[in-house]
Amino acid sequence: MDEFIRLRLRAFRYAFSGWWYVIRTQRNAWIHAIVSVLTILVCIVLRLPARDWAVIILTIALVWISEFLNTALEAVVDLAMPIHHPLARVGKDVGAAAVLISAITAVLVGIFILGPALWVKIAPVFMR
Ligand SMILES: Nc1ncnc2c1ncn2[C@@H]1O[C@H](COP(=O)(O)OP(=O)(O)OP(=O)(O)O)[C@@H](O)[C@H]1O
Repeated sequence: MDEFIRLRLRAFRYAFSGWWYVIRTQRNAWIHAIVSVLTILVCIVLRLPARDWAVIILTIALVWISEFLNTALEAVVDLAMPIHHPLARVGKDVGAAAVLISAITAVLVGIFILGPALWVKIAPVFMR
């Protein structure tokens, strides 16, 4: 049992070290981190219902996961093909496209879920 817990803790350490690598090396990750924290703060202020929270959390996770996979892909491509190669370009461009799609999705989810709730809070200020 001790061995099981030790191995699980080690797996967590590896995962957090991967997360830290992404934060240290990817400029996008800083934008994801700031937007994730701001979005969660806005959700708290707006007292969103549980289902909206679930969608927002899934969307934040989608953006982080695509950034993680893209960074992993970039590392593997650089390892396998340090010189320029058309297939290396395809691998990196497709990974970048996954990050772009997840970011566009996150903006749309933000508009659809946070937009109306924010408007209800902000509209009275303009109606005065
Ligand atoms: N080995 C390679 N062979 C061919 N094209 C490559 C190669 N490495 C990079 N590229 C091209 O250059 C682009 C940028 O690659 P790079 O490794 O600099 O990623 P990046 O855009 O800096 O990623 P990030 O900013 O997220 O770290 C790729 O999307 C790809 O089109």
